[in-house]
Amino acid sequence: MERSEVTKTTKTETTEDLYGQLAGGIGVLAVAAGALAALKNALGIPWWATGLVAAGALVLLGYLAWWARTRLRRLLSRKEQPVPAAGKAAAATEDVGEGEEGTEALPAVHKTLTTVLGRAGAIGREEVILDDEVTTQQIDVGTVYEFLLPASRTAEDVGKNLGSIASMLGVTRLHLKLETSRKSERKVRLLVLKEPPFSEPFPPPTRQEIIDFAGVPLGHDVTGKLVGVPTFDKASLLIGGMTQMGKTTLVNGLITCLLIAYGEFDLYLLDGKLCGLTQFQPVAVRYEASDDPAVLESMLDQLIVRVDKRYTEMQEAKRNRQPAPVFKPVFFIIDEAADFYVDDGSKESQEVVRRNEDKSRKLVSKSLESGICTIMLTQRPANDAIPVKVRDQFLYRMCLYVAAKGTAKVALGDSYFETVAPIHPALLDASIKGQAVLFATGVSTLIRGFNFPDKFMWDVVDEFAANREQALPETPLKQAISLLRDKGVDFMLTADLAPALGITESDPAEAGKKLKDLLGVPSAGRSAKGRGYRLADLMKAATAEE
Ligand SMILES: Nc1ncnc2c1ncn2[C@@H]1O[C@H](COP(=O)(O)OP(=O)(O)OP(=O)(O)O)[C@@H](O)[C@H]1O
Repeated sequence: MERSEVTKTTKTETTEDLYGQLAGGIGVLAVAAGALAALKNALGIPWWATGLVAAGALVLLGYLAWWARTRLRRLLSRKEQPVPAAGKAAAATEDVGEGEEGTEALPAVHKTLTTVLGRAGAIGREEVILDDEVTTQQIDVGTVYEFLLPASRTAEDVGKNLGSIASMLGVTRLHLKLETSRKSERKVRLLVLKEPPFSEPFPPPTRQEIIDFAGVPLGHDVTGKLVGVPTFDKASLLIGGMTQMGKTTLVNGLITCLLIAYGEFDLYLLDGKLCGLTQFQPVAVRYEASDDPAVLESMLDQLIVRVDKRYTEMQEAKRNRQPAPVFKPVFFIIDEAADFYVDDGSKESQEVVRRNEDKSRKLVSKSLESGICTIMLTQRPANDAIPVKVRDQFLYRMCLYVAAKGTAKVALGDSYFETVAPIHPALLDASIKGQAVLFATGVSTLIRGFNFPDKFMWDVVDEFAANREQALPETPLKQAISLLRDKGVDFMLTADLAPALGITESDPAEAGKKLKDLLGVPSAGRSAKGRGYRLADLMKAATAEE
């Protein structure tokens, strides 16, 4: 057909349309006028009131029709879109709105995600997740959805509604793992587990896996991947959780990983549980098994001296326009820390506890710049267990199972539950030990700490001690250590050690003085047989930085 003919036909149709609608309009006006007159007569009211009554009735009718239509639509759409059960979710990807004959093709919609997110409130009811913006992957433990949210939504909308999303998928909040993107607010990665997390144990990592990990691994995530923190430089860690949940085991795993892959560092251990950290005594610069607040104070004093010294060095470097000094990392680990902030009622004990609060705050806050990291564990994450001014300083937080939200807040921070995708530690299965919520760099991750076999840890400790000894500079101190080691003893009399190190002095007092000057370490005191040196003291003197 020619173009002019088409235009002519369209014009004629339009004119006919106009006449038709005009006639219809006149008809409607005539009927309306008649109806109004009838209404006026029937009610016996003036014209203006008749008009108002008629208008009101029409508006009401219109509203009722709209309400009925909306309800019916929702009902129908619910029937059409059954929510898949967990594990079957991936199979439910279907194309909706595929181009029908004669209509424009609409982009396909991902039915599962659209329904679940829409009903959970993470996206609006009129919004959709487009099928070609979703990738679905089946992995051993479940299904991973990677998708783009509608432009008006962010990953936070998903994070805030994870409980409802889990419920729509027929699983629990702990079955879900949300990952957000640093590049786009709309990009989301959601893992839906088939089974509750950690239903099957993961084997502890090998040395190589620990070495290859970028940072310090703390446990496995729900997929069996190693998870941890990028570094402990300028960071301290607070670990809370009820008794027998696996805190000490987790920290044993952490120390083992540090010994394998963190390089040289000094370890100070305060074992409030008395036997929780004992296996690491051979590699500790100082190890104390005690729950006496005075012992914490003495360790704090020792470390604060190191902090102050390091600050002075940093100031010196700045003043002289030299590069910042690099310090050997120091880890101060306190198991059952809450006990050290409890006094026995006496005035003296109250004073010690008060000083401990001040000194701990100072250490944790100031030590970050100087490379001294504090790790505190507590089975009593009650509000008053670890003083607020101390616990506010921790950058990394971890919480194993606790029964209440309040205690979780103590361990994870007061504003923890306002963060994106928080995980409530009370939801953890208390019978699966070692599970913890790790909150680091603003992200919550559900992990399970490593439970290394004892033999593995002993070997790591021995290896670390041997390597450290080998790396010592060739000094009389190292010679003395080797002598004690070769003889397999942990104490040697001055009378035996002095001649072995070339001191020929016959007067014992003079020989003792010369030996002390040579080693730079005072003797350990008098034993039943006489004065002498302990291997532990010699090692401490040889390895401590200051
Ligand atoms: N990741 C894990 N896998 C398997 N078992 C674990 C794990 N973590 C801890 N356990 C077991 O759980 C029990 C309690 O562990 P642990 O002593 O570390 O807990 P805790 O929280 O330090 O206890 P408490 O506060 O009473 O000192 C131990 O028998 C330990 O072997």
